[in-house]
Amino acid sequence: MMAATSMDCSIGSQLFTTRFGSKSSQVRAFSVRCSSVPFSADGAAAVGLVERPWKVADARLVLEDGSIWRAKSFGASGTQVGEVVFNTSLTGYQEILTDPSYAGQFVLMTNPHIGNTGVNFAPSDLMLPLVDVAPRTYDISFLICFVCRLSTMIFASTSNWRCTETLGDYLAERNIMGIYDVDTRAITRRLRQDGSLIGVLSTEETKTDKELLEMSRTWDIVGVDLISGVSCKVPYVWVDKTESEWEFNAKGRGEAFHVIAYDFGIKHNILRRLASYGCKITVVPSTWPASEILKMKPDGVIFSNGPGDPSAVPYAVETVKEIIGKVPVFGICMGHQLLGQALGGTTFKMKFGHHGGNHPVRNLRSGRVEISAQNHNYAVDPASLPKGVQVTHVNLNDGSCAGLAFPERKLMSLQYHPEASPGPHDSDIGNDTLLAFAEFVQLMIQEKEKA
Ligand SMILES: NC(=O)CC[C@H](N)C(=O)O
Repeated sequence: MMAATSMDCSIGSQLFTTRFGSKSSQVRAFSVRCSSVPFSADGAAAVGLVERPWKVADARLVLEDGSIWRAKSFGASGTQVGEVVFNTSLTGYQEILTDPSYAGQFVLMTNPHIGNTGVNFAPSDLMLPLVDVAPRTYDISFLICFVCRLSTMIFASTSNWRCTETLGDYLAERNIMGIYDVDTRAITRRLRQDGSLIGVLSTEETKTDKELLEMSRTWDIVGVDLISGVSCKVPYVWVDKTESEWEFNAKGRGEAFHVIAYDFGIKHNILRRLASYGCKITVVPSTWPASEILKMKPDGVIFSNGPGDPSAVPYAVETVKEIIGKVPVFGICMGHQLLGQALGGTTFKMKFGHHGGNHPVRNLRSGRVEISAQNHNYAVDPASLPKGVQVTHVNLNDGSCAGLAFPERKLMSLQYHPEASPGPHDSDIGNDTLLAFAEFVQLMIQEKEKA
């Protein structure tokens, strides 16, 4: 047992004592972090002094521009290809990992400390609860990869009483590759300069750099239907609400509306927020026919977030076209892009997209700025939209379209995530203005009053 002498240890001990009240367990649990055994620059323990408590393997990330980044691997091993995008969120790596909109992508976290709080299995913290109400099967394209800079804590020690598993174990069990000890700042600069790049990540020494480069140059994410790999296969009813700490907005609740949610890779907090606003929800697969939906006479329809290129799913655009104008609809992220296309507009691929927890968005109707959570690579071109469609929100970083409304056709949409909680809840708290879910409920109230 190591002596707990450093400042780090004493802070750790206090936290640990609060939870377990045992001095001996606090010392044991922190023995790895408190070790005074010297570590060399690459994180390897000095020979002969201590046995490394985790295993690492060398990995290579080969980008389509020909650059090769050497790193250490954690999580799963093997070879994967995907689009590399950077995410600037400081917190929420677990939510990011379980967001189906990242299918086909490698997420590079710009925050160097990832894994500190481990992974927690409380279903309320996951976008996708582990025990789902309906079976979801993900195909290979859901296997994203995690790229981070300093992740020593992912292996041995985490600081969170809710932690049930380390990030490394979590990834390994789900066959998700992760790498660390790589200059994420340099890769991010490259992506900012050149735009998102396809990358191949490999722990297989038998594969040559040339082979990996060839793989990255022959694979593409544009034009690929990634939704069919993450959508549910059968309809199901959703009842769970968000927990009490979310109930900060009393507006728009009280009446039960039946909402049908198209699952293009839906994040469960969208469903929870809707349930908290008093909606009864039926979730349907992405290919569910619009005619069946209209027969069910819902009060409203949600088109969810989802991975990939909106132009690769013309069947979804057709479905949206058949539904709009008939019932109130709300599109979120991919749903917003599909609505844009269904109205006759076009979408385009952005240079490196928006992936983070602090994107400022101006609500043009109220003038209010929201700090929002975002995750998208595509955007609607507002100039391509027909007359009558209003751009309601603008991303203040680059002026791109962040929200639409077309009152005549009972339609609203947001390019970002009002259901997310990266810290601020700006997109869901309205004060005097009805926002997001409350606005959608208001659309359904107006429609009911007309009938
Ligand atoms: N979060 C989402 O729905 C992502 C939308 C779309 N796949 C994009 O990357 O733009």
